[in-house]
Amino acid sequence: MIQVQHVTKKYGNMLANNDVNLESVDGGLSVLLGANGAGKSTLIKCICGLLRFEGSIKVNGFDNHSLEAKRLLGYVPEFPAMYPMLTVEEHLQFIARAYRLKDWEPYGNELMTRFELIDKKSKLGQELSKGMQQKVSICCALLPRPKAVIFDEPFVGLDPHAIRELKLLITSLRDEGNSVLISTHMIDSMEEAWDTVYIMKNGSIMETRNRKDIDSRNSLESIYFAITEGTSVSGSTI
Ligand SMILES: Nc1ncnc2c1ncn2[C@@H]1O[C@H](COP(=O)(O)OP(=O)(O)OP(=O)(O)O)[C@@H](O)[C@H]1O
Repeated sequence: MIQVQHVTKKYGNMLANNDVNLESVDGGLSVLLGANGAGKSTLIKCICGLLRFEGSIKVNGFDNHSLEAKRLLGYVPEFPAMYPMLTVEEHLQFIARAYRLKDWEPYGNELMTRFELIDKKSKLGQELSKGMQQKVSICCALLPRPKAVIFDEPFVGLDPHAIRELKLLITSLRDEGNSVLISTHMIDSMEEAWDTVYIMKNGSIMETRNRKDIDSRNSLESIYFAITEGTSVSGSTI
């Protein structure tokens, strides 16, 4: 469970997040949508403890800066950051040591197999394509089996096989009772799986919708455009 309460973040005088409230519940898939510059990545970086902010953020009840919260939270950043001189496998080993994971190899191998990295496990970070780096970043984030996972534009640069695997993984993470929060511009990628959508504009949450309250004829895309641009939708309830 991720609870964001009254979060405000300024870059100098620029208000990037303005009194944001959001809850990503256990067993739920929350999608964060918004135009470029709406404040999504800033909010995600605040949740992950990478930026200072005003307000409160809790992960399973723990302050987001605490060790407990860091243990529970997984983060796939928008831009993967590799260690140039570590191999794919060594990236996973590094995470396993940092989190003091035991018997992590079978799950590590399963993740590398799913993302077609197993035959590339000896490649160095500096030798990886953008998509391969993204896959390593996903494997590293999931290896500690986090209870709450945040994905910032996770599908960008992935090949069709990896997109399918990631969608399946995201759904199973949610179905296993974890909290999943995704920021994406690829609205259709979340069409089948989303539970709650938060629409951001100018640093604020403009609207929140729960799938269970919505006319099932409406796609996530139609809901987004109805709210942000006032276009019509098929059902009356958006
Ligand atoms: N390091 C920074 N310094 C100053 N301003 C920043 C910084 N990072 C982001 N901003 C500004 O904060 C606002 C929100 O940016 P943010 O990256 O959070 O948006 P976003 O919704 O993630 O956009 P996108 O969809 O393009 O990734 C923008 O106006 C951006 O220019």
